[in-house]
Amino acid sequence: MVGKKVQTFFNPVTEVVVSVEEIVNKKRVGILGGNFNPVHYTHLLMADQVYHQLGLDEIYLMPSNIPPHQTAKRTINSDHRVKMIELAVEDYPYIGIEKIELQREGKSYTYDTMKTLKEKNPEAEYYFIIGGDMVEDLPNWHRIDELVSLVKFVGIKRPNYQVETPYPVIWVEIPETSISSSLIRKRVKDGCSVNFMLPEKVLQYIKKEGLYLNDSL
Ligand SMILES: Nc1ncnc2c1ncn2[C@@H]1O[C@H](COP(=O)(O)OP(=O)(O)OP(=O)(O)O)[C@@H](O)[C@H]1O
Ligand SMILES: O=C(O)c1ccc[n+]([C@@H]2O[C@H](COP(=O)([O-])O)[C@@H](O)[C@H]2O)c1
Repeated sequence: MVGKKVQTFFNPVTEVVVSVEEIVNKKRVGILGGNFNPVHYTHLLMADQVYHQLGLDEIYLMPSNIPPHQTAKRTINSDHRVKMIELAVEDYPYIGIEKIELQREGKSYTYDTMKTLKEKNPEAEYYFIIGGDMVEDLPNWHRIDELVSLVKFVGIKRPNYQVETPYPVIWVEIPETSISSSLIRKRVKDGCSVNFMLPEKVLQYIKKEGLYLNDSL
């Protein structure tokens, strides 16, 4: 690099020379994966709090195509799910949307996704955010032993789920809630209020499009 002094360090154990620039340039990126059917306030709280509490450089919500291990879990068209996320974050420009899993066929295994993202952005350090139910489920994840070397997991406690896990998890505290997409879908279908569980703009979209009225999607 012309005109810029780059200081280097020599590590005698690994015999690797690392520049200060390389350390400083390491981007720390948070990803909250989910089906977002629909996105709700706890998703947004999770993304925002992890971004701020860990001082990350970037944060993304990443909608899945077909959720792994959930053949029974049907979902709605990804255009609706993406539109609802866009409405939810439009006033928060630091929260992005990562659509890589929607561009890939089949089940959205996190190992496949993170391997591709790491190849595209080798300088990035990824923080994959999961709720307590998913922390409990980690032993069942596809190629989990390889995945733990690709990402750092960030756990968010969820009522009624364990916090013990054999895998390394950074816990971030947020006010615990039992809000879930399935609760919202059920309440909309039953004609009950979901006010204050998700952004008003998302609720208006659900009403305008007539989502979740007929079955258990
Ligand atoms: N209330 C909550 N507390 C902690 N984590 C949550 C909460 N709701 C969702 N999550 C986490 O957010 C991520 C994305 O979840 P997802 O899109 O499947 O939402 P969900 O509310 O769990 O949906 P569903 O009810 O359809 O299973 C997952 O890691 C999930 O554990
Ligand atoms: O890769 C796996 O085996 C795997 C198993 C369960 C969940 N995940 C990911 O965890 C995130 C949350 O899952 P879900 O089912 O709560 O939407 C989402 O990004 C999923 O792709 C990944």
